[in-house]
Amino acid sequence: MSAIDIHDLSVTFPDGTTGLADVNLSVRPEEFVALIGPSGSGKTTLLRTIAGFVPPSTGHVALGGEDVTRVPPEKRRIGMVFQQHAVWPHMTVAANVAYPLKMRGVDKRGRGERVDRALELVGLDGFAQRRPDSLSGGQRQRVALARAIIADPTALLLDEALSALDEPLRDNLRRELVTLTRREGLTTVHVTHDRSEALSIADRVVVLDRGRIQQIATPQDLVHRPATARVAAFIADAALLDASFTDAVTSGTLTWAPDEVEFLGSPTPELTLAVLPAAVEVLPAGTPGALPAEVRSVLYDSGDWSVTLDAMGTVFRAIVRGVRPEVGDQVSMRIRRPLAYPA
Ligand SMILES: Nc1ncnc2c1ncn2[C@@H]1O[C@H](COP(=O)(O)OP(=O)(O)OP(=O)(O)O)[C@@H](O)[C@H]1O
Repeated sequence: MSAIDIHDLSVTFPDGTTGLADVNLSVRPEEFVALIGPSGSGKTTLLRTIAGFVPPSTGHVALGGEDVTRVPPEKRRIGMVFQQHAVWPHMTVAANVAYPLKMRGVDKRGRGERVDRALELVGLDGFAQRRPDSLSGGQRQRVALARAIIADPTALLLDEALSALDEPLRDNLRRELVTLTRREGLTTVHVTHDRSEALSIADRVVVLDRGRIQQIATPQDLVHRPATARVAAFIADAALLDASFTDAVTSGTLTWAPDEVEFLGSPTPELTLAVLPAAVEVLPAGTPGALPAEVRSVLYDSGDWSVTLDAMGTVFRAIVRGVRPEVGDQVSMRIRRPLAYPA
């Protein structure tokens, strides 16, 4: 049985805007799923529909095997954390965290024990009597997290819950979140606009675009086998090229034998090639048989150089090891194993 089951879900807002279209998703118990996609792709709408704040136009939502499509949010047994402003300033930390239990009629003694444990889980033991305004932003998010998990939710829903925090605090909380959700066996859906966060944190990532699911995959599959050229561009900064396929695959002056191309989907005469940064080999200027290119930008990235190159009027991303390239450098580049999609 799935912890969350979403079946043929569509949301059309009263002004006619499509929020979601034909969404199907099953989240396994104890799974950590991240929702990503461009701005306006429907991430928050999907999360809010699971929570019950947005009524579906069509389709069903089930939590723990029970159809909750018509059940109001407060009866859905979900815990939710927002980006910020989610803790009540006039209550102590303990009162904030205990609130969901109070709503369920748990007595004071029972609440006290569970508040202590929830605060311990989020690393805030000793903070029970503090007021939120005496806490840092990171500590306030921990309070919100403790409150979201205290009543053993069927699903923990996180809406950009880490996005207001600065690094390195954000990285610490990200790690603690994974440890905590695993240890407590929580089913989690995490909305983020941060691709690397989604890929690093989740068991599976759901990519949304214009209200539709484009791909549901493990982070590894998503990076190495994106379902569409658009997903490759969004997730992995792939450059996209128009190409055609007869005996060989050709794009402008470039040619690859069929076995030098990774076909995702059936080979068609018209193709879109997605060139991942790892597929771009940067070589000295004038290398025979390679494409002339100019370095457009250089960023340091954990020991490597993340560069953009302009070749044939297309911008490619590449990873360069060793000596730092300079903006304006003339180089050559070769594309190894582009991903090919039906155009
Ligand atoms: N109440 C509403 N009325 C009309 N349209 C809405 C409403 N809420 C959201 N939308 C639209 O639905 C689409 C999906 O919005 P949503 O907020 O879910 O996107 P998102 O992926 O979370 O975006 P972002 O990353 O910018 O937060 C957008 O086109 C948005 O403008």
